[in-house]
Formats: sequence, C-alpha cells, structure tokens
Amino acid sequence: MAKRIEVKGLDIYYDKFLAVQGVSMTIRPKAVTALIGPSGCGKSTFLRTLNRMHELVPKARVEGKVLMDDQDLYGANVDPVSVRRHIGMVFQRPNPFPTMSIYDNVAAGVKLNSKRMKRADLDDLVERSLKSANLWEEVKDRLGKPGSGLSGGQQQRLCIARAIAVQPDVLLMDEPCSALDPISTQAIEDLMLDLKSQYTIVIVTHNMQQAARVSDVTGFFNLKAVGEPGGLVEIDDTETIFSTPSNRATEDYISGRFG
Ligand SMILES: Nc1ncnc2c1ncn2[C@@H]1O[C@H](COP(=O)(O)OP(=O)(O)OP(=O)(O)O)[C@@H](O)[C@H]1O
Repeated sequence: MAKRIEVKGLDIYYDKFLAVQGVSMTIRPKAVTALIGPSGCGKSTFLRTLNRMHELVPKARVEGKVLMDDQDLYGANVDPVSVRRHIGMVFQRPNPFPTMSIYDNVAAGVKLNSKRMKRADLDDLVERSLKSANLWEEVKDRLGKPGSGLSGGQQQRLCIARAIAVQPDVLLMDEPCSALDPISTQAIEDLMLDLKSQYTIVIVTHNMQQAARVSDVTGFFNLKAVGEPGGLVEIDDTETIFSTPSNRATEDYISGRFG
C-alpha cells in the first residue's frame, strides 16, 4: 500500500497531437499531491496516464516512463487492467452504478476481480470500506437501497469506498469536489486527509484554496502558448508553491493574474 510514483520524461499524445510534454516528477507515498493549472494544460490527461486510462482513448499513447516503486507501469508484460486495480480513480461526477445497491456498489470491484469471498468477509470489507470513506453511519441501515438514491456528496464518498475496497496502492482524484456543495466538499477534503495515512493520493483541482488545504505537494502545469503542449512548470511543497514559488508563471497563476 501507498507506493511512490516516479514519472520520467513523459510525453503524452492524442494520436499525433502532443498534449503534454516532458513531465518528470516524484509522487510521494502517504501524501496528497495536488495538480493545478489553467484549463487545457493537461492535468487530467497526465493524471490518466498514471493508471493507464489514457490509452483507453483510441490512438492515445505515451512516451517516457511511469514507475511505481521501480516497476515500469508501461513495461511490455504489464497488464493495464491490473495497473488500474492497483491505482484507483475517482472522477469529477460521482458515478455509482445506478441500479446497484449501496452494498453491491462497494463490492463491485472485488467481484469484478473475480475474488471469491465468503459472505461474512465481503460484509466486513464493505463495512470497512464505507467506514474508511466516512459514509458508514449514514448508510448502514439502507445498504440494500440503490446508490443513486444518495446525495451527490454521499455518492462521491460511495465511489471512494468502491475505489478503496479493492485495496489500491494509489488513489487518483480528478476534480472530485467540483460537482459538490461546500459541506460535501469539506467531507471529501477531510476524507483525503484521513486517507493519506494509508495511500498515495493525487488530486487534480481547479480550486487553489482546496489545493492549499489538502495537499502536501503541489505541481503547477501550464501551456507555453495556445496550440503548444502543456507541461509541468514546477512542483514543490504546497507551502512553498503558495508562498515563494520559483517560477513567475506559477506566481501569476496562484495570485489570480491569469487562468
Ligand atoms: N480525448 C481527447 N482527444 C483529443 N484531445 C484531447 C482529449 N482530451 C483532452 N484533449 C486535449 O488535451 C489537452 C489537455 O486537456 P486536459 O483535459 O488534460 O486539460 P486539463 O488541464 O485537465 O483541463 P481542464 O482543467 O479544463 O479540465 C487539451 O488540448 C485537450 O483539448
């Protein structure tokens, strides 16, 4: 659990379009890394390369390396489905399986991985995952009801419980609060702070206050110019990025001068 990710010289393409160029960074285990930057600079694209979801887009590919505790995730013998099992993803819009019960939503990943479990063990796993996602108390009396009947914030925590249930090493979150109200947002932020004791967490956010509140490390992505590829400008401790960034573009962005 909680593995380190090392990205080395990563170029990311959609067919012939180079969307992101030359990203190198180390993502620390048991910490929250936030990725910020203006629209279109490639934050989400980059995030999806970390668990090989990028290549689900036809003709999308990468050059360079992504290592998880020294294992090359793009190595010849690596199964992308297994990578996605170890590196979970939570999306902008909560996407529970709408007709499935709350219980089955949490158990879905484990069942998909064709792990046969005794009912009591599965019950235990569902309970632990919902507790870790700070949702158990709110749903324990209606586990058989559809996940779609929960509020947006509860649905997002259900998706986090589903991601946690398969015991990933890393959790990727792509603007996980952008569809949520402030109270649900705070619940997810609190949850991130809890979860980082066990996981490596990478979050894309448009909300700089959120990056400042939840992350230990912040990476600023930018575009040199329209039509040019995006790239990582700098990455440092969040406190440093928000107080004394070393790059002018970072300073302009965090002080609201552009983006
Ligand atoms: N499926 C796709 N096919 C082709 N190009 C894409 C695709 N998805 C994204 N792009 C392009 O890749 C570049 C980076 O987009 P991406 O969505 O990763 O940026 P972002 O920084 O996450 O933006 P935002 O903050 O607006 O979500 C953009 O030029 C975008 O148009």
